[in-house]
Amino acid sequence: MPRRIAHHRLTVDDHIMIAHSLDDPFFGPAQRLHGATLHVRATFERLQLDPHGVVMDIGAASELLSAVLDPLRHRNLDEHPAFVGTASTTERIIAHIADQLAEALPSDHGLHVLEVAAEENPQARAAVRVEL
Ligand SMILES: Nc1nc2c(c(=O)[nH]1)N=C([C@H](O)[C@H](O)COP(=O)(O)OP(=O)(O)OP(=O)(O)O)CN2
Repeated sequence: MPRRIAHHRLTVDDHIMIAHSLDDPFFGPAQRLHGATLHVRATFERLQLDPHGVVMDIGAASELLSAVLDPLRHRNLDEHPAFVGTASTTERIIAHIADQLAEALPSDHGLHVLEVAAEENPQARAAVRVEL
């Protein structure tokens, strides 16, 4: 029988309210300062469940995501060091969140992929997948 490869995933959600302006004519009216609520979803993935039979403890995953989002909450991202001089698009915001999450994981995490997605409105979402 062929060996099946399983991808076990755990997803936790949170949201942030931010302000930003996208300083590029490409973005039309969004060049002006405006607010956004981003629904952020972090998915952790591994090929084999850990000895507890989980991808990751749900509470630990939620706390990790919340801690990474805290410095972004109610901030004007035009003034945030990670985005000064760049348009803080949803794609760049989730790449930043993914980087911060990857940095914050314990060294023995055993995960192989991390995905961060954000929904800015019900019709539009972006995602980034990072191999760990
Ligand atoms: N790929 C992306 N496109 C856009 C982003 C983004 O982060 N990634 N962000 C914006 C604005 O910040 C805002 O969310 C929407 O602005 P809006 O002017 O309403 O843009 P739309 O594309 O929805 O509508 P238009 O018809 O182009 O005005 C914009 N795009």
